[in-house]
Amino acid sequence: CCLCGWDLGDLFDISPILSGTKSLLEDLFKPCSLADLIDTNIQEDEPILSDVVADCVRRGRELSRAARRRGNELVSNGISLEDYPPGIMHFFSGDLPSDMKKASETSNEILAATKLLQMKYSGSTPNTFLSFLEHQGIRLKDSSCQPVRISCCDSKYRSIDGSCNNEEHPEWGRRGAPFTRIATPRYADGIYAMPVGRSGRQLPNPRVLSTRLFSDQPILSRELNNMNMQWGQFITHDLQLQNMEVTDKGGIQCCLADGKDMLPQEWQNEKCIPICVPEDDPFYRYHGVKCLNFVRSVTAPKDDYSFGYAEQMNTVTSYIDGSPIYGSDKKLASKLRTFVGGKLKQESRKDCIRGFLPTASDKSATCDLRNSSEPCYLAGDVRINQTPTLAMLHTLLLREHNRVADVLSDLNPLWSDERLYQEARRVVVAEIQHITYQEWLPTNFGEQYLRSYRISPSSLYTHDYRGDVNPGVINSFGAAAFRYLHTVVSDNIMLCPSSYSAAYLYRFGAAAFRYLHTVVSDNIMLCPSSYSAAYLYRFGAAAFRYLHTVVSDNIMLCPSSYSAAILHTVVSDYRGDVNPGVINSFGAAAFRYLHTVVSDNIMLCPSSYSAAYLYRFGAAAFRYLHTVVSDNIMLCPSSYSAAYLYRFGAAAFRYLHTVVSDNIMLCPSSYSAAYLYRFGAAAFRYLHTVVSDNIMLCPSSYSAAYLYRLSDYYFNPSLLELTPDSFDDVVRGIVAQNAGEADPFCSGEISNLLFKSRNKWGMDLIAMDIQRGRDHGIASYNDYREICGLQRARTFQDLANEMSQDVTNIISELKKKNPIFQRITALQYVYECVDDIDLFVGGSLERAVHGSILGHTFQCIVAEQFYRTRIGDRYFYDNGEMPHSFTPDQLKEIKKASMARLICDNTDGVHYVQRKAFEVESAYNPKYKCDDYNAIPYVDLTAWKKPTIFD
Ligand code: HEM
Ligand SMILES: [Ca+2]
Repeated sequence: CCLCGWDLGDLFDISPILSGTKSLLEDLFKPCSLADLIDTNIQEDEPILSDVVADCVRRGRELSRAARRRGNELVSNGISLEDYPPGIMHFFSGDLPSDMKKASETSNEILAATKLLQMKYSGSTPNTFLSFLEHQGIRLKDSSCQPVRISCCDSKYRSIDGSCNNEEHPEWGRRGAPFTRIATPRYADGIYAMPVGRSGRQLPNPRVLSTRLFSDQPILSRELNNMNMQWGQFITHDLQLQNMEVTDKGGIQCCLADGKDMLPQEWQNEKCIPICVPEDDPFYRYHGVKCLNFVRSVTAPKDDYSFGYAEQMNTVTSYIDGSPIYGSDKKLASKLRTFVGGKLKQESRKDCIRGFLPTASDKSATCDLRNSSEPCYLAGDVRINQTPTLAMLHTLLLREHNRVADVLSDLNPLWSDERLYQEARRVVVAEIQHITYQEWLPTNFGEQYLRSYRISPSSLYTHDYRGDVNPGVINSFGAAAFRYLHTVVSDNIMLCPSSYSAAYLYRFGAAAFRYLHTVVSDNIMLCPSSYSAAYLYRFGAAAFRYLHTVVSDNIMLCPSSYSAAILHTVVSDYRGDVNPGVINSFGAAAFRYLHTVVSDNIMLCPSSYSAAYLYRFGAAAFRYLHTVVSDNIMLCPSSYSAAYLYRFGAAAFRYLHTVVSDNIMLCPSSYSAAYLYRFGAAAFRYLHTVVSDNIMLCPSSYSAAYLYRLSDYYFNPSLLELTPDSFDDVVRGIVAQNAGEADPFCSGEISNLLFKSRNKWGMDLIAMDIQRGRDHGIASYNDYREICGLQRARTFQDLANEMSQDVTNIISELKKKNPIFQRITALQYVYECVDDIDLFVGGSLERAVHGSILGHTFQCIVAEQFYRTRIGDRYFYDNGEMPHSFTPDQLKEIKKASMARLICDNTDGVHYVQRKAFEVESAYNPKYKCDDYNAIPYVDLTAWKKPTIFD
């Protein structure tokens, strides 16, 4: 690893603040040793005496308090995150309120005491010790720490902090609850130590796993858009938040400030688990970075304060209850309210009709702004400002709350502020649950699978609430399975002005065939490799006309000594001296080329053409692309003025240069002659760039879409307020933009540049996901295979069913070139033993099951979670026959809610949206006008009108 034997003397040179405190250092910064505290060992058959337990508790507390003091001192002495922006921003996810801080301290004390007891109880394996503990039921009994007791009063409305949802177990699902588990953790010592491999050696380096197995080659999803990604992240934030340990003085620093190395062990906080970066790292080596800051998650005591392994704390409510909008604790919830008309605080902006989120009280503590006039928002969740699109979705839901509160207040003018707030909240939470279960889950995981998990949408009421199901978030869901969707995050945020028509950004791969769509409004020139004639096709309005046009409009003839193309307009220039007889080679050779087109694809272009569909697009698609690749690509929007290519990486400009200097077909707007330059040696170089990046095609009706790099906007939501139209532009952009495919490729924006701020490098979210899984002691991929009904793999080859080396899909070409696709081989290369494979890694490499974006194992965990989230929520929106249930009329209305309607009702200038707003626009999913209430139904709230105030 990268820790290279520092001695304290070296560090004094680096950190002048510390050099003055040398004498203090040697003592203070020496981590407390557990072994020092052990005086006697207990034999296995000896009963554990209560005074032994009491002694462990006392010493455990001392140990844990000493560690805390030491952590504070380290920060006070200059080992802080001040010069380390990516690390600081990771801590923007929040300081803990005092009650949760207290619980976390208690948890640390119990863990230390458990560890001490384990050490006294010599000779046991971690597993036997755990079952022994369970048997003995040892718990912390202390006057200062009473096990959680919550008193509840029955209410029609869910509590803010999630308590009292379950009548038998009012603490279930509340903020601050421990995560739940479906597999025994794999802590190395059974309690809290970071896991190791079967052999006892370290597990593979998370950064190496990230670069080897999750490379930066985002491939676009064919159907799913970025709103789909964004809703997923929002639901994540509703379900869970795991905070990192902090000191009383601020975040914890584990690396030298510039990331050039790790801090030596004696200067590291006990909670440090930094990620080492190897010398030959494909990205960080250019920045001399060898260490990424990373800190363990806060743990929670079990509800009865029993001894045992570490369980992490969920610091928000586990229910889907709109907690990111309303807050998970009463203090924040109040801060967000106006206490007038049931509304939440919002701010108005010049030239905007609808409101924006309120401003954060301390902008610099939660945002990374270029100047203090940029916006930084406050909401019910601390992660609100993480990306502009997350803040956009928060804003839509804030507006929805206030819109609903206004309508309810008009219907029931006598209702109090409290009643309006609670009723509007109840409606909005129901809409969120409905959109999640009715729209989002089926879109992503397939209706059939949801049915088998009994979480598919029902026609009206459901009656399957189960008080014995703990709705708490399953640790492996949040620390592994659901994080797989980090791979769908795009490089760019796309803003589409209202005049926007369609700009197509193509990556060669899944979306490549859509290239043909734009061709319909322009031209395509096909040059077979035995190039003797080039065909320039003008597309008409429909498939067959397409072929007719070929005959009746233009044929471009390019002699082999091609220097300029001659365009014959067949129809207009009648010439009596030209023999119209069919040229033999035309019929016998050239024109037959079109047979390939006919037999592979049929392209249907509706008269109101916005997107064309190629049927039977399988292997043929790629073949088609081969012709493109091996010949020419002709880009010729007729009124081409400017294309904006952002986030192209270095290649972007190269691309533009190449277009300008190497190969371009110039088509004047009164298109009469096309000049096509054949590519020389440069052609292939040019095409390489295309293959690995994007092509943006601008049809003639094109009005520019603007792409902004995600890494320029972490914790900076200013993109929503650049102009009065920006918010709507972001909404139009997010539904128009294809998301990344859920696959083991991910954007460098998150795997190299996460939270980069003004630096040249950032963090690696994928490496963090892997390290977080280990921090939480998530059981191995192999354990989860068994839990999810697959056979435990004994050898790497046993993985072949789920991770076939040869998935036949559009990326097959890439696969040949790219060893990443040799998934099992790659796993075998990095992991010593098949049992060592991390859940996040193994699950991510599985082939998606039919109808879902997830492989078998992740699908099993995710479906289990959404089952529990619904079945274990007494207030779930369509639960029938409960005192708080909606009336049938109300529920019928709630069930009309949709993502599309949410957009229509809460934006100033978005007047069209596709009905399935988690999927890109297409002929199957065309845009409708927002006031077309048949197409995009409206939730009519008159069913909430009450005859009297007492009702
Ligand atoms: C631009 C988009 C996103 C960014 C920048 C982002 C970033 C992050 C970060 C920094 C963490 C904390 C990592 C750690 O300390 O362990 C995290 C956690 C997580 N992310 Fe994302 N994420 C994004 C999108 C998503 C999406 C689309 C999903 C799923 C649909 C998702 C699911 C999760 C989950 C389940 C966690 C664990 C949450 C917790 O318990 O705190 N994320 N993400
Ligand atoms: Ca929640």
